[in-house]
Amino acid sequence: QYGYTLPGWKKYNLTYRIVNYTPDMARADVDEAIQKGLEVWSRVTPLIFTKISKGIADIMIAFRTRVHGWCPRYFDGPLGVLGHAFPPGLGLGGDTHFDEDENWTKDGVGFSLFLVAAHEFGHSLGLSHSSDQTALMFPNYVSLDPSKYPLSQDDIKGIQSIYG
Ligand SMILES: O=C1CC=C(NS(=O)(=O)c2ccc(-c3ccccc3)cc2)CC1=O
Ligand SMILES: [Ca+2]
Ligand SMILES: [Zn+2]
Repeated sequence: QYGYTLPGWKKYNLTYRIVNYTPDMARADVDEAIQKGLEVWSRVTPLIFTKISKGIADIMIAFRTRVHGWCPRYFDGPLGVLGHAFPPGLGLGGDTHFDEDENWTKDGVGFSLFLVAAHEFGHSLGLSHSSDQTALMFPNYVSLDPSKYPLSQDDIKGIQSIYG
């Protein structure tokens, strides 16, 4: 029996590690934005995220600029692309990088780290872009109020089709 393997993680308990911190925000605010960005997805799936502070995590999170390390994708300076994430898998799989040339913020001027993180983690979990204007996975940044930012039905349908 082949068993159709969806492009998702084969396990529900995933680890994540914040490798470095942006100077734009307090460390506690970065931790919170990342944790809330993951909660957006764990609320609607059986996924459990565990933060580790050393070693290799499933989802390695880092702030990088331009060409960085062995990452096959690069950043473009201020504005433009804000972040990128790799679909589930070993090594780079699941890893999420944020463009340090952006101004990251919790609730002020600049880009909401929580919002961009929630979007990128959608990719880390196997989602692609949505054409639904209200979806978190919509390709264009929308600076809606992050606290009331619900997942659209499209996002929920997508993530539950992988981890339902
Ligand atoms: O794979 C890609 C390629 C390009 C991207 N562009 S981005 O980094 O400027 C970006 C665009 C939209 C969002 C976003 C969309 C909806 C809600 C919140 C953020 C986040 C990042 C984001 C991305 O994940
Ligand atoms: Ca950029
Ligand atoms: Zn990268």
